[in-house]
Amino acid sequence: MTEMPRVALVEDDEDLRVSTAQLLSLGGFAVDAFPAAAPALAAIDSDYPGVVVTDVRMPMMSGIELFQTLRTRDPELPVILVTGHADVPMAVDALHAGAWDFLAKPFDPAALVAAVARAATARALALDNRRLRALASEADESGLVGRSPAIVRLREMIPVLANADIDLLVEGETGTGKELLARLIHRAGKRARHRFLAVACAALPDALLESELFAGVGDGSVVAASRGTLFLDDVDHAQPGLQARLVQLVEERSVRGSPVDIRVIATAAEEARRASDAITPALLYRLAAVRLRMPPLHERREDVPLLFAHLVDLSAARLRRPVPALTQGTRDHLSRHDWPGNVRELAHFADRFVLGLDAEASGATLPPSTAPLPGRVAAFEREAIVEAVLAVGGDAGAAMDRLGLPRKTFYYKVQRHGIDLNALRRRVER
Ligand SMILES: Nc1ncnc2c1ncn2[C@@H]1O[C@H](COP(=O)(O)OP(=O)(O)OP(=O)(O)O)[C@@H](O)[C@H]1O
Repeated sequence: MTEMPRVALVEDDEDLRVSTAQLLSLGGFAVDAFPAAAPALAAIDSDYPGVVVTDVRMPMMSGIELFQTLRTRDPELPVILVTGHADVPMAVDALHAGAWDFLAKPFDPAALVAAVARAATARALALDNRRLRALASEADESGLVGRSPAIVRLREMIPVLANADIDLLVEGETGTGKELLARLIHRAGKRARHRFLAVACAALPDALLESELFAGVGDGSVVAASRGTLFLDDVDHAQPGLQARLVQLVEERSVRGSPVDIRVIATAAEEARRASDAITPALLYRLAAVRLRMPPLHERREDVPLLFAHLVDLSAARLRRPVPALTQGTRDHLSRHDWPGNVRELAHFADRFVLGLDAEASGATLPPSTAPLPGRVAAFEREAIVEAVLAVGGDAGAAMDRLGLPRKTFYYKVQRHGIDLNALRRRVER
C-alpha cells in the first residue's frame, strides 16, 4: 500500500468525530468519517485498504455489532473499539472474538495514533499477501510464474511455439527456468503424448552419451523418443564429437538411416558468457531457428515476491507444513538479495522459510512481539488450527479431536481466522 493508509472512523458524537478525524489526519491517515454504523458498512468492503476505529455505544447499531458484521466480510480487517468505562468487559469479549484493540475513553491521542499505525501496517501486509496469493494462483495454471514483461511475453509464446514445431535454443543463466520453459512447450503441443527426453550434455562422458542417444534401442535413445521432444541441456558443454552427431541428427532427422520425428530444444549459457567456440557454428546455426532468452532474476525483480509465494506453496505442500505468513524481514531479504542462483536459489530459500530454518525468516509465523496481544494470540491460534488440519490429512473431525475443541468452537474459529478448509485438503492431497 503506497498511498496514505485509510481509517474509517465511526462516531455518533459530532464533536468527538470532528476532533478525532483531525487528530488522525495530522497523524498521517486519510480519514473516512461516519456518524453511524450503517453508512460505514455501506462504504467498507472486504478490500478496504485501511483500518476501522469505531465507538462502541451508538444508537441503532453498536460498534460491537459493526465489528461482528465486518468480521464476517473480512476477518483480516483490523477494528479498533473506542469504549466508555462501563463497556470495557464487552470490549474485552470483542478482543477474544478477534477485534484488533480497544481504547477506553477518554483516550490519550498519541495512544490512538500509535494503535492505528500498528493496525495499518498489519493491514497493508495482509492485503499484500492476499494480492500475491491471488497472483500466484493465477500464474499457477500457466506454469511459468512471473509478471515481468519478459516472462509475460514468454508465457504468451508457449502455445505458439508448441504448435510451430521448430527447434529452439534457450539461453540463460543457471536456474532461471530454461528446462521448465522447454517442458511447458512440450506439454502444450501435440508432442505432449510422447516422450520428453532430457539429456544433460555436461553430466555424462561423451562416449556414453553418444552410444546411449544413438544406439537406436533402449529408453534413453532418440529413437525411443520419436514424436516427442529431445531436450539437450547445456549443449554448450557437449564435446565436439557429440555436437557433430547432433548436427547430423538435426539436419537429417534420422538415426542410422531410420527417420525419427523429433523436436530439439537445447539450452546454453548466454553467448556473452560462453567461450566463442563452445557451440560449433554448424550446430548453432541449425538449432537457433528461434533463440529465446531467460533473463536472470536480478533483471526482473518484480517477479521475486510472486515466485517466492508460488515456491512457498509448493514447498509447504511437499513438506506437509503450513504456509507461514510473509513478514517484513523476509520481504526485505527478498528485495535485497541478488539471487545469483536465480529461481533455484529462491526455491531453496522457500524450503528453509517453510521449515522455519532461515535466520531471515525466523519468527515469521507470528507477528513481532510488540504487536498487540490479541493479534499475536489470533496468529498463534490460526497456526495451530492449520497445522492440526494438515497433520491429520485434512480431516476436520480428527483436527477437532487433536485440538480438543468442540465442533461449534472449531468451525467458529475456522471462520474467524479465514481458514479455507478445502484449500488445506487440496494441499494435503497434492
Ligand atoms: N518462472 C518460473 N515459474 C515457476 N517456477 C520456476 C520458474 N522458473 C524456474 N522455476 C523453477 O525453478 C527451478 C529451476 O528451473 P530450471 O531447472 O528450469 O532452470 P534451468 O535454467 O534449466 O537451470 P540449469 O541451467 O541449471 O539446468 C525449477 O524447479 C523450476 O520449476
